[in-house]
Amino acid sequence: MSTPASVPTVSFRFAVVSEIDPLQQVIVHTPGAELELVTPEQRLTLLFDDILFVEEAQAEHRQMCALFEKVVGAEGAVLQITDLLRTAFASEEAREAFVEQLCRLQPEANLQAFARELAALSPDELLHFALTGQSPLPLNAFPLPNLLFTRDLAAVVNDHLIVSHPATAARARESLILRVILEHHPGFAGLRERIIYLPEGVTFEGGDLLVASPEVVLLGHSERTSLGGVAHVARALFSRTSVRHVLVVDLPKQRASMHLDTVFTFVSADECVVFPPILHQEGNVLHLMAGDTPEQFVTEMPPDLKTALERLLDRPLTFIPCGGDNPVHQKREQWTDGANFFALAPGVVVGYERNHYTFEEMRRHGYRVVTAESFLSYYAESPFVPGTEKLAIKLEGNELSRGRGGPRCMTLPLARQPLG
Ligand SMILES: NC(=O)NCCC[C@H](N)C(=O)O
Repeated sequence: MSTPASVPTVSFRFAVVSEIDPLQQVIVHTPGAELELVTPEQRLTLLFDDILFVEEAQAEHRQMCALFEKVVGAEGAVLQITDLLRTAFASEEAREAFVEQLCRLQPEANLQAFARELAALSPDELLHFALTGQSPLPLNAFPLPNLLFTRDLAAVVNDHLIVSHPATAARARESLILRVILEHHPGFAGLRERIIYLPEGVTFEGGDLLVASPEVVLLGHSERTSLGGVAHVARALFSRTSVRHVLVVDLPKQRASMHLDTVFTFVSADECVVFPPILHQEGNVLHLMAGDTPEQFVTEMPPDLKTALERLLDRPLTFIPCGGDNPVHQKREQWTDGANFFALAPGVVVGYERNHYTFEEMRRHGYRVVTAESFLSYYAESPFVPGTEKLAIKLEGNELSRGRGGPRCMTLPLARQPLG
């Protein structure tokens, strides 16, 4: 008797109740042709300070993905956005929805005139257009070099996902790509009730949200996330998830600290890496709690973030200074994302090698500092089991860091496994 042909079904989960729980599934994007299209004239509009050596950037990114695969130790842990979009675009409905929403999103680009032709492109051609702005049609759209910073496309909090509303035109299409994936990739079919969309007019980018615990979330009010964005995200979290406390950090509205995760990240249950000039400030935190109606908040003004977090988490925290004690090193290494660590498990973190004063500080706090290459070769034949020692892994190379985003910015975790 023959068995019916079965179609492999991949399904995903939204499960992030803390920034540091062991990683299970993460969305990334290894940069490709879109990064080759950044020109000196366009780079600032495209939010790039420099022209990157693309092959090097790709090699650095692949090494980072290899690290994730090794640490998670399971197939399908690292999801590439292009693979997800390719699967979604297999459906004609998805391609039409993408084109239709794109025309509405950026009316100034005059894509309406080619809407029918765009929707009639082959799935691969439309995929290429979505990333690079290039197609066989006589129209011009800009590329998406920032797609590699998948963090900013959304935020997963507990079992919900909030889709970002980017602050800049350069990144608007990225959230649309994610939206099409969420709405049309069969793997997300069971999760659509748990996707939160924000209203028009507010801005919010995923790098401004950090999940401290199932009840406590941090939000940056930043160059990229507006006050309206903060209010709507907080309201949605209070009404739809177990979150009860939102700590809003008021950041200087400047490129160097464009998102909260450029100045603050969790590295273990009781340690955070911080940029002292901003995080040691007093009076820049607002504590929001739900009010009697969805329109109301109860607010409180804690002295500073450390005090507020320690009270809410009910444990002492160590704030490790990015760049060490020297203010010049702090500024230089914050600029190259020294404070933007990504936790693969509690006390197992990855950062850019170039931030060596920060790594020195990690060493002083009991971390064994290793390069990604030596980590991967050490565990080539055996699985890595987190929990035996604190590890700070150095990502080698200097190209990715010139995009102004670090390892946390380059990852959108969908699921983490809470420790038992
Ligand atoms: N979460 C982050 O801080 N992401 C970094 C984004 C860098 C990108 N070049 C941007 O300006 O949006």
